[in-house]
Amino acid sequence: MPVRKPPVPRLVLDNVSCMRNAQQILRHVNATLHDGSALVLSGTNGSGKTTLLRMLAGFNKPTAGQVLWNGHDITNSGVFHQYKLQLNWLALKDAIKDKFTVLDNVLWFELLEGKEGNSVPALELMGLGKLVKEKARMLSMGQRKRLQLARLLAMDRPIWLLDEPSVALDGEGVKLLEYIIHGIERKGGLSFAPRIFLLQWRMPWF
Ligand SMILES: Nc1ncnc2c1ncn2[C@@H]1O[C@H](COP(=O)(O)OP(=O)(O)OP(=O)(O)O)[C@@H](O)[C@H]1O
Repeated sequence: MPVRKPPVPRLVLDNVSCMRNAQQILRHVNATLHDGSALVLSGTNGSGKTTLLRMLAGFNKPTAGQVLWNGHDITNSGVFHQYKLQLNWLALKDAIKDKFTVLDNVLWFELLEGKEGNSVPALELMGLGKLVKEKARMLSMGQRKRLQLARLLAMDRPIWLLDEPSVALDGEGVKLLEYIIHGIERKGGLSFAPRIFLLQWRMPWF
């Protein structure tokens, strides 16, 4: 009888350590993530949550251990070239173009991704449907965060790295984020394959 091999985990943190300025920030971190899973990073200020996310985004290299994507070390330049195209990165700095409309701030990224048709449903899902023609500079902090999330939904890349995604969101915004992470949001024609989420989360986890 043929034996079916278990699937290779999409992402593996293999004994990862990180030093910054001679200070040990991360020590022997291990995690295995398959499609459809979420890893929530919580901890005290300065404990290394952002450092870990930045490492997964390729901004810092581990000083020991490795991050494997489909079994390949992401610090290998050929691998990184492909890996970075898998990332939906949400940072505290929002990279929103104030002079563009709300819609164009999402549409441009969707088009660059070679996709179409997701921008308006993503903005509607995030409660910004009535603001699509407004300039982004008109948006409040929470609305800017919603715009960032709409952009990620429209780009629909498989690995989501979210640094403090709940900051500035109201209760309803947090609920939407929870639905997205749980993969149960199917409103407005948006649906996507199981994704991996790694996120820094301050509030008690849902
Ligand atoms: N660019 C840097 N150079 C040197 N040390 C840094 C740098 N960035 C962060 N650190 C240090 O790394 C440690 C971890 O920082 P990090 O930002 O990862 O923490 P965090 O868990 O995300 O904190 P917070 O909850 O406050 O956001 C801190 O001690 C910080 O001083």
